[in-house]
Amino acid sequence: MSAVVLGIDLGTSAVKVSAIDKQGNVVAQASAKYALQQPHPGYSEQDPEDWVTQTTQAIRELLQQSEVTADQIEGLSYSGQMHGLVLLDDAANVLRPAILWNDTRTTPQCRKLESQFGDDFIKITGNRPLEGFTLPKLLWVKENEPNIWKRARTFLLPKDYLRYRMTGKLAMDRSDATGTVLLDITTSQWSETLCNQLDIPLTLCPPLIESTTYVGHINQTYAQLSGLSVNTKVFGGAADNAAGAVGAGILSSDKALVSIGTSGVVLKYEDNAQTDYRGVLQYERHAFPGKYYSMGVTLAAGYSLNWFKQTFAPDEDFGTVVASAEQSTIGANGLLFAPYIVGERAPYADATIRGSFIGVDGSHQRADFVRAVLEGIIFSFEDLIKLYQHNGAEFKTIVSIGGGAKSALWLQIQADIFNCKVVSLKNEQGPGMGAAMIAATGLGWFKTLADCAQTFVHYGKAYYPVTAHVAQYQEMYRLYQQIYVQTQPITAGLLEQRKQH
Ligand SMILES: Nc1ncnc2c1ncn2[C@@H]1O[C@H](COP(=O)(O)OP(=O)(O)O)[C@@H](O)[C@H]1O
Ligand SMILES: O=C(CO)[C@@H](O)[C@H](O)COP(=O)(O)O
Repeated sequence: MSAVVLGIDLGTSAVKVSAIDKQGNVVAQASAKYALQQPHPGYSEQDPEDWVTQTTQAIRELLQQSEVTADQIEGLSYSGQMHGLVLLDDAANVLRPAILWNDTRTTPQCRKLESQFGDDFIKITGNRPLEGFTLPKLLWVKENEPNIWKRARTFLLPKDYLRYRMTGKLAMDRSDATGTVLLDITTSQWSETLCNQLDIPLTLCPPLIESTTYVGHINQTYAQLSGLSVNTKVFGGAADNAAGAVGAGILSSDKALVSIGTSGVVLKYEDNAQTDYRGVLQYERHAFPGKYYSMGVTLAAGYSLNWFKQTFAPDEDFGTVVASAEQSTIGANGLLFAPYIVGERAPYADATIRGSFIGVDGSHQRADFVRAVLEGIIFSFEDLIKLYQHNGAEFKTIVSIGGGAKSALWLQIQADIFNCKVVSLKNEQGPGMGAAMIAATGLGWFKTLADCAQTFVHYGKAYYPVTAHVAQYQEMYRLYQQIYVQTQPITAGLLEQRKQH
């Protein structure tokens, strides 16, 4: 077998490692899961050591169970869950569990940032201060854990920590760094204004690199642990949504990306940082040098289905649970689900909203609830598609990736609710493919990521909207749109009750 690259996708539920050859074929894959800790409502943490041990296990399994040998792996790179705060001391030891993107404890810090900086915050960072981003997490630790803050010497994002453990080099790539909201989006450097005014030492911010920057080789220690070769070259990598967009070939603004991982994302390629979504959508540096993307995030997309399965069908696999929705109807026999089960980020930035089933009837069966969950998640994406359309976007194709794209039924529901052609990838691992493309381009197999996309991106089946379904879903969506406003005070009140008792 000839040369391959590894794409390592460090997701929220699992790490997925893919070996890809020079023609863009996936020749081997392995994955390993890890847990999410939610010690209090709104908290979401992971142990960075789990990312390292599970990545090592997945790599070992890939080497043992496929014909790929360590010598064939010329390079590797990463796609990583965004925003998670990994704080390190002066010996690069982890100081506390990582605080993740879907942790919403930082509302007071966000309100303070808003009152201190007003609209300047969006001008500097391209984003509103929202709970999930890294800067409010840094401020939370500073205020609530002063002893840990005193010992902090640097911070990293999840995949940067993994890269550090594999190479011994500390760095953060710019596509992920924008998601800290401590980066100046115009200069692509750490914002001295924010650091100075918030009393955050600039020295806490790690060196910045590009996605395709060569960082180093696999170090001796990690080679011994994993079975990888010390000759394998390591490249920067990207935020999972940037990597997903690369892996899905989103190189123009007429294609949108929809991702159903733990989170849900609707993403648009942006040529420059000029478009103003007033902070309702996120604005991020892309993995393509000098390019950007905007996106809206549903905090609990795949996570809502995961919650439903764990709670009501723990012994069934995802495929079986999702397929059971075929027994229900379009509109789930008149049942609606709003996926706000850990709060929401876009279009409603609200840490206190919670989810709901609306219209529960004595005749409803489990299949209706499953169908309502699948449809409710896509209605939450439709909110974001509509927002883009109001800003002038015209999408001809939607490329759907992530674990949710494994289901043909769910892809058809997307086409019917979006009223747009939806295509999947031959291999649903968009972020992992994007990470492999970053390594392939960094190695010089291709001149640019766009050149690499010509060879590596393979689209699978296309799903077209069915006119009769579209009409029914438009009716349901009109009702869905009322849920946020109508349920907000009730669910926020319930959350308050829960916190008090
Ligand atoms: N067979 C399936 N059909 C539909 N959805 C699935 C299937 N398997 C997994 N999923 C969904 O995909 C999610 C995981 O997607 P993934 O992209 O791996 O997430 P992450 O990158 O956050 O770890 C699960 O939470 C689940 O909702
Ligand atoms: O917070 C965001 C993006 O802003 C999330 O999209 C995370 O990046 C996690 O991604 P998945 O694990 O769901 O892929």
